[in-house]
Amino acid sequence: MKLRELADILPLDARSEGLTISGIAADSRKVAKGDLFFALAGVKADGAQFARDATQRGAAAVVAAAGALRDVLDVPVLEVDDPRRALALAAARFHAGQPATMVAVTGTSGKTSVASFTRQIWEQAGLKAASIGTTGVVAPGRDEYGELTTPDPVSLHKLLSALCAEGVTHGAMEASSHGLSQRRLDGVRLAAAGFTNLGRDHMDYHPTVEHYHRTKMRLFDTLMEKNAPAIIFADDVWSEPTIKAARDAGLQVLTVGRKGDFLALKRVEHERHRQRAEVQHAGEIHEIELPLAGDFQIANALVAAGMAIATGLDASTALKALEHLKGASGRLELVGTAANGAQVYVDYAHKPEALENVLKSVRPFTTGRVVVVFGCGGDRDAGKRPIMGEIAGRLADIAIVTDDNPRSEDPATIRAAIMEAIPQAREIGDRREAINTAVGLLEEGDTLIVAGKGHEVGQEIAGQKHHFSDHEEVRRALGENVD
Ligand SMILES: CC(=O)N[C@H]1[C@@H](OP(=O)(O)OP(=O)(O)OC[C@H]2O[C@@H](n3ccc(=O)[nH]c3=O)[C@H](O)[C@@H]2O)O[C@H](CO)[C@@H](O)[C@@H]1O[C@H](C)C(=O)N[C@@H](C)C(=O)N[C@H](CCC(=O)O)C(=O)O
Ligand SMILES: Nc1ncnc2c1ncn2[C@@H]1O[C@H](COP(=O)(O)OP(=O)(O)OP(=O)(O)O)[C@@H](O)[C@H]1O
Ligand SMILES: N[C@H](CCC[C@H](N)C(=O)O)C(=O)O
Ligand SMILES: [Mg+2]
Repeated sequence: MKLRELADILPLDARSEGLTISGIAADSRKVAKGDLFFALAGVKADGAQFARDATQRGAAAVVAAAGALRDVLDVPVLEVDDPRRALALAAARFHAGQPATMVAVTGTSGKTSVASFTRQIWEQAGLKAASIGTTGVVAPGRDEYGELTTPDPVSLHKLLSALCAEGVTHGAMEASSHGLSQRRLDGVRLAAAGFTNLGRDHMDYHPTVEHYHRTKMRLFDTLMEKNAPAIIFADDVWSEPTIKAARDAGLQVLTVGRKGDFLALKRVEHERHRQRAEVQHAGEIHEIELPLAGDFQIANALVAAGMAIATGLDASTALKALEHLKGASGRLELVGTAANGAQVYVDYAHKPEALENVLKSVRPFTTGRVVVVFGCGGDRDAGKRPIMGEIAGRLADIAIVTDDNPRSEDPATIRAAIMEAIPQAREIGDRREAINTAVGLLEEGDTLIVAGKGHEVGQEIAGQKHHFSDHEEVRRALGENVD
């Protein structure tokens, strides 16, 4: 590609204008000959330090913030105000093509579920659809594990371009606050955006919850075209400020939920494994049988259906498709049943509101005790530890505090911070033993929630990842043959 084709993104001069670039890179270690290297200031390192390394590997030019580079380079240096945004826009241009209809969902909890549900709704309607998020990429012929909730812009646009070439016309992706803050999805053309809820998360990255919310609102005020639809869950404490932000951004606000107008939830009856709901759209009532447990899944299903309808799918088709939804892996997923009938779920709740929701969700159909096994991740927001302890103490009858990716931290210190708020809990650091013990305690009518890891297949201890799956451990504890 001629650098000239990026003239609206980069400040080119006579020398740089004529250059041809063979790729886009933000990691010097991945630079190939002829690449355009973007030097980004990061959390751990400053990409400017690697500009020389990049040119030695053959970078044709370097993009950096004004004054960021110390080294004098023998390739053109292009200075921009926002190198991350420039990277995202350039990656989108270089790796051209994306599914024609792309939507993105943000919120503290429910993004993975909503992205998956939206894809499933489209699939039900016979469309070629993809979802991109925490659990990876799912599309016709693809089910790939991913590292990040929102991939870095170069990987993202390579992927979108490939999906487009494979004939995928519809795509739903998760917009994490890191992704929005780091402009990872700035180059994606979005037809609609969704919001689920906001709670405490990533307080190691955002100074305040308000800052966290503002970061998420970039999705509405920077990434969407005016008048594009914003599908907002109406029943959350952060719904009002979110609706206001979307209105201020000139978007078409479509609310869903009990207080929603676009898809109004009129009635819900919860059963153990499914729920019946009445949803009103454009004056018409639709009866839905959602084959999933958990009140929160109704919220996720409505945001997903709202995004599908707002981007052109007929409402009856979208709402009917909800009857066939499969939950995303490890999201209040029934993994086994003990001989006495007690049920065991694996869930990804690793933040306060999610834990609160999941424990409340199972209470109505638990005639015995609610038992929870959980921990908190190391090298992540330490403030949530006692909060999650308090929630488990209030909402579960028995809690076992265990390890969940201690990473570089001392696991005992993490557990102690949780136990401070729930001294009555049992402390069993080894997660396998914790799950085993919990399963052994189960009596008729009990429900066990193994929270925090969901789909994950690793336990990171002292910086080393060991294979670990809550699904496998639950099955093993229930006496199934796992190996
Ligand atoms: C804290 C964080 O978000 N970091 C992400 C960020 O890294 P960074 O830009 O800060 O990188 P850095 O290590 O400080 O380096 C700065 C720059 O120097 C470059 N570099 C570095 C070394 C070198 O030798 N040469 C070189 O060029 C790096 O490529 C980078 O461009 O940008 C990278 C590329 O996009 C990400 O891979 C990286 O994710 C790290 C691995 C991560 O763990 N991120 C998590 C916290 C995250 O993003 N999570 C969210 C939300 C999860 C959820 O709740 O759902 C997600 O979207 O997954
Ligand atoms: N709408 C919701 N409201 C509250 N809690 C929810 C909601 N949806 C999901 N949860 C809880 O959050 C957990 C994670 O759900 P999901 O993976 O869909 O969210 P996410 O936003 O993608 O999370 P992450 O940012 O960790 O990837 C679930 O296992 C469940 O405990
Ligand atoms: N994307 C999140 C996932 C956390 C999952 C939980 N199991 C933990 O390790 O804290 C993070 O990396 O912070
Ligand atoms: Mg997710």
